[in-house]
Amino acid sequence: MLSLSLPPGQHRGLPAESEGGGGGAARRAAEREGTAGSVVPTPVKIRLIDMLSETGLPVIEATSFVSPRWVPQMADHAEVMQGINKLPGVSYPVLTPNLKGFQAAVAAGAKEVSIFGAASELFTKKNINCSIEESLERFSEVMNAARAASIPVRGYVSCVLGCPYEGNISAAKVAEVSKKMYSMGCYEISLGDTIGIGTPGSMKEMLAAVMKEVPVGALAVHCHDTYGQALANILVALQMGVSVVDASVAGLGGCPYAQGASGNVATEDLVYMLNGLGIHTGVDLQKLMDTGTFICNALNRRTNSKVSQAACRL
Ligand SMILES: CC(C)(COP(=O)([O-])OP(=O)([O-])OC[C@H]1O[C@@H](n2cnc3c(N)ncnc32)[C@H](O)[C@@H]1OP(=O)([O-])[O-])[C@@H](O)C(=O)NCCC(=O)NCCSC(=O)C[C@@](C)(O)CC(=O)[O-]
Repeated sequence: MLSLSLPPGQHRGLPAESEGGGGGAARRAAEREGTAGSVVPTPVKIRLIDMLSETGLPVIEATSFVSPRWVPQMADHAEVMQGINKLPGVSYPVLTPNLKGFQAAVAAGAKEVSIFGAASELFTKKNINCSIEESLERFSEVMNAARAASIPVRGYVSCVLGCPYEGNISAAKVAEVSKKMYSMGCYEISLGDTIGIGTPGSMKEMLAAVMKEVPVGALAVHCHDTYGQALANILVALQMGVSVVDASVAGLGGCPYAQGASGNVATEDLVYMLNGLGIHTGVDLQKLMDTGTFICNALNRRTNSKVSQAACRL
């Protein structure tokens, strides 16, 4: 499966802006001040997800049932879930950090959820306000409730190639946390290079360790592109047998608890690379680029997709 990833509209599994978009000065100012895309109006989120649904992506991470005090940008989660046009054959999972989030997600119509842990103690504390052990206890409550409701659960492990607070993270620690989350019933573990600091070398070492504990068929990778290594890291993962890749249209995203981290690899760039490798994704690259143009214009920002930038110049 190809999955792509979006915070509101992040597409998971595998997964533009137009250089010609208006408002350049305002956009540059917003980007300089770090405010680009910080508050996305609900109708824009819904339109974005609906456009992504038409591209052929199999999975679109729609929103996040986290505390609105911690992440006000996601306070409209129920409206987003209820407003989107859910196409048959497309999954719309949502993030749920705890039982409260899970219950709210189910009430809003979610049919799949994701729990999100990390291989770093400090990141876990900053991100979800608990230790790794406490996070696993909270997740097991979600797993029990999900099992009773027949809802599949995906597990994220963040900071697999480095942490903004702790620096290096050992491959053994990533393998340990991944194994625990897989053993508690997650059907898939998405390994997140949250700050995009990994290289093909560190990706290979980390994956080799994790694959001793979790079958490769249950692994996904989630590569941010901060250091420009995302596609190279993904290629290594593919060569090692991983077949689910998270990505984000126009390379949007980041993490509120990992300052300076850029967005995920751009879905357009990933699809372009997979097309070049002869890997069938079923994703319409032109529709994807059009979606990137839409969201970048709506957010008044520049695309991070090299493919879309190149297409605009041709
Ligand atoms: C986990 C919490 C909620 C703990 O936050 P907390 O403050 O420790 O929670 P608490 O259990 O002590 O409860 C405090 C208050 O929050 C409420 N509350 C408690 N839970 C919820 C909930 N689910 N939804 C709404 N409200 C909630 C709860 O009801 C209570 O309300 P009060 O009684 O004071 O009125 C908080 O830290 C949080 O929301 N964190 C989310 C941060 C976040 O969204 N981070 C980005 C996610 S993406 C990611 O992590 C990385 C990833 C997946 O993209 C992969 C990668 O790149 O690595």
